[in-house]
Amino acid sequence: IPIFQLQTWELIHRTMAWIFDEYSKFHGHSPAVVTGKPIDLGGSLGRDAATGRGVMYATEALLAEYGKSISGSTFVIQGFGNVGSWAAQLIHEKGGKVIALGDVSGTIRNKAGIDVPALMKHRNEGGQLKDFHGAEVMDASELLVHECDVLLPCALGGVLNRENAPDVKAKFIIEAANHPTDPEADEILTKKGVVVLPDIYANAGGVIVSYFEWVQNIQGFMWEEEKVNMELHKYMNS
Ligand SMILES: NC(=O)C1=CN([C@@H]2O[C@H](COP(=O)(O)OP(=O)(O)OC[C@H]3O[C@@H](n4cnc5c(N)ncnc54)[C@H](O)[C@@H]3O)[C@@H](O)[C@H]2O)C=CC1
Ligand SMILES: O=C(O)CCC(=O)C(=O)O
Repeated sequence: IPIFQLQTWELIHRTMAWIFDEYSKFHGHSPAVVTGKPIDLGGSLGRDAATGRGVMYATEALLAEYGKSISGSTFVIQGFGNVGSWAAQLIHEKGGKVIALGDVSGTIRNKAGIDVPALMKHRNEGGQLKDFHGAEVMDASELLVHECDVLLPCALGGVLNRENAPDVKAKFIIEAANHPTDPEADEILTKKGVVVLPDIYANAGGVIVSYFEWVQNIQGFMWEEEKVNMELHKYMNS
């Protein structure tokens, strides 16, 4: 099944709309043949936030298993694109403290907690992370080994490897990116007692809401965003 990775939603929506349109020319109106469509062509409400929201639900459920919560925990996030920025916002809304964050435009930290909505505004106005006033700039190589309760790699695969795994200080790693932990790092982290939540579950929110998009297309009925989020919560917790 073809799917875009590491692209803007604008490009994803445009391409999915084109595939839907081309297919429909030959087979009649067929919105269910492709997901990730723009809302007015049969896309699902809540899809843009879905992966980050699923990451937040997965984090919440994992911490609860250990008698902890998002609101009492500190977070370090690599990547501030679709997955990372939604995960950061939703974790911030739940009272979690995002103390360090990085993307290709910079790596920043604030022990008191980064004001994520202010950082979103800065980013949406075209600002680079390194120029954000509410945090200090740090070395990118220190991000994944920064002190924190929960580490969320939300960028590339293979970023945790045998070089940096011995220095990881997080107690929990949520694999929000696809395969961010390589097999050698997995072994090292397990020996250290770090709990690694696998990507196949942790970042499944996107593919789950893509499934909901298909279901809505088949039903010929559009769900409210609250229903999408509620169903996602149910799937992530079942
Ligand atoms: N968007 C989705 O629905 C899903 C995405 N994923 C995975 O999550 C990860 C992120 O995807 P998106 O957020 O959609 O991509 P995106 O393109 O929106 O964001 C990627 C982010 O990673 C940052 N980044 C890239 N290289 C970096 C580096 N060397 N160091 C630090 N930051 C770096 C970019 O600056 C950007 O902030 C990928 O591994 C993707 O395969 C997995 C499931 C669903
Ligand atoms: O929306 C989808 O179907 C795929 C989500 C995605 O990008 C992934 O699971 O890596």
